[in-house]
Amino acid sequence: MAVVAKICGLRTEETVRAAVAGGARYVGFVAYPPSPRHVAFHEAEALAALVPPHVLRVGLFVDPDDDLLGEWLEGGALDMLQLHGTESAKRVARIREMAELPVMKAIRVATRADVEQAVDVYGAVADRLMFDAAPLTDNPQALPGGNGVPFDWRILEGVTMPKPWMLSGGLTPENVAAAVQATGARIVDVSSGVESARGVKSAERIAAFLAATARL
Ligand SMILES: O=C(O)c1ccccc1NCC(=O)[C@H](O)[C@H](O)COP(=O)(O)O
Repeated sequence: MAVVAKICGLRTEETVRAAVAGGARYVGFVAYPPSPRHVAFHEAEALAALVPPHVLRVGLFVDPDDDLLGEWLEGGALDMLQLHGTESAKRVARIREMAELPVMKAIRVATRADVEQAVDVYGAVADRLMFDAAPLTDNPQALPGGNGVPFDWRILEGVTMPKPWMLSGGLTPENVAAAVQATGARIVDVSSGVESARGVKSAERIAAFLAATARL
């Protein structure tokens, strides 16, 4: 089975087009105002309109309230939600019901126990899981995700996943092959690793990441 990719944190037409042209199967728009990758929902709608139906448009939220979700869901520009905060299993289930869209719960992991606990807690309520690195506590600039930091991929070894899952955290065109080999991931997610500066996506890096993924 081929390895497919999600390019997250897109903010410009040029980089959305690069992701689609390079073969991305998912594109992500960040609905989290403190992020340098944040887009307003009307900007996301305009970018989402450039995306063909075989590419899923993912809205990334961090502990969203119902008003924010309602605003983003109204236009029908999203195909999937990514919850990247501290949402409880109950909240994930509630959002899924309200949105009537598949929900992917992002889980920040540092140890094998984090992975197992997350699978227990979210395996039944989320449609997909995403494993990302826990933010470094000594970095004042750290966001809840999108920090370009990998975790020890060996902690995923041999875990039985109840749902489709994505590998994320610090992936780059240079390390994605090693990450896939270590984890067996079939879906990989990248943000920082395809940027020329924090929050600034590079069409060239996007193309390089997708080319590296296509070779796997
Ligand atoms: O990208 C952000 O700014 C962001 C803010 C708050 C929560 C999550 C965020 N991003 C998550 C992602 O972009 C990815 O899904 C993933 O975690 C990969 O990030 P990276 O390590 O930068 O490749």
